[in-house]
Amino acid sequence: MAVKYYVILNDHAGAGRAKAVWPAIEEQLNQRNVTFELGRSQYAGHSILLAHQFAKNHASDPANWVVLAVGGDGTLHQVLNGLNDAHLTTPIPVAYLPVGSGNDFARGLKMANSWRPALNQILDCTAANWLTIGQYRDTIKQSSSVFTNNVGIGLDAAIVAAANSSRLKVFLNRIHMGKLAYLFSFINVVYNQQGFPLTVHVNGHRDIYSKAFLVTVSNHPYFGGGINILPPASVSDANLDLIVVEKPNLFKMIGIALMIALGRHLKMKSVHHYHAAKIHLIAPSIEYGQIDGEELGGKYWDAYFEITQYPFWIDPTI
Ligand SMILES: Nc1ncnc2c1ncn2[C@@H]1O[C@H](COP(=O)(O)OP(=O)(O)OP(=O)(O)O)[C@@H](O)[C@H]1O
Repeated sequence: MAVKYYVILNDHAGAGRAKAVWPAIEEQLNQRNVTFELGRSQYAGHSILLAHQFAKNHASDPANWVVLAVGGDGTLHQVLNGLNDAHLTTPIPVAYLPVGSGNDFARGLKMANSWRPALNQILDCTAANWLTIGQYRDTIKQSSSVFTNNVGIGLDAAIVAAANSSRLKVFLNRIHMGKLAYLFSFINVVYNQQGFPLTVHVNGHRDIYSKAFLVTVSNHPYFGGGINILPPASVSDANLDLIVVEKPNLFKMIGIALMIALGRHLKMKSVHHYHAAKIHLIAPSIEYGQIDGEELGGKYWDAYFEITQYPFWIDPTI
């Protein structure tokens, strides 16, 4: 029996690109006689509720449905968390059509980056594919969520926060140059971000850093719209990867940026890489956080990162 789709559309993803391409996506779905219902995200965070309610309402027939997130990594993050928090005995598979700005999960999964071939990888999929995702547990706030891409503390999170609050971003998005907002925020934040104390517990081993700068736990190599920050990470691997970069001076920072471009930064002295199924991080100062590009705000950190699995309705081999 053909599956039916509940489409959760974020018109705002990709600075409005999702809204612009939706009529063509809808036409394609109709041409292929796909049965679907549409839920439009009406406000920031609404996709979590839409997915959660849908899962609760279809707890008795989960096998007939796929929930399709149409947007960027943030939309997928929200949809996945809404579904996962419903705790169905048989979870409803999730699919993702990358029409956001960064689309890092599509890159990490090696699925098509443009929506037409990506839609075929979803519609021609014949069975759910259980993928490793990350689980983030905040012991201070007593909260937990899952992530497809990464959780960042420090530099990357401060860049996300600065770019989102920048008035310049609104203007640059309007003229379809939203990525420049991240570049300007990057330059600004890199100057202002201080090193902070961090304790890493991995595999019974403890490392203490007095001046951590960039701290990212990742499920695949990419962040920030295609930066290959953790080349060895993989969605098909039952582990997470952690990078800790110690606060560099300007000269070293340029060196690290060059080495990232060459994919050789993990060998540098001030760059530390961990590969494990369970990671515990403690940062006793208020630091910005981001999860799949969504802001977590500034807070103290005592968090566990583990792996879990969720069914995805995408076949990247098509
Ligand atoms: N109706 C809405 N009004 C304003 N913001 C919304 C609305 N619906 C969703 N959002 C917000 O849009 C944000 C961005 O979505 P998303 O991350 O999918 O796109 P993106 O940032 O362009 O892509 P990427 O994360 O891949 O770079 C999310 O944080 C989401 O909460």
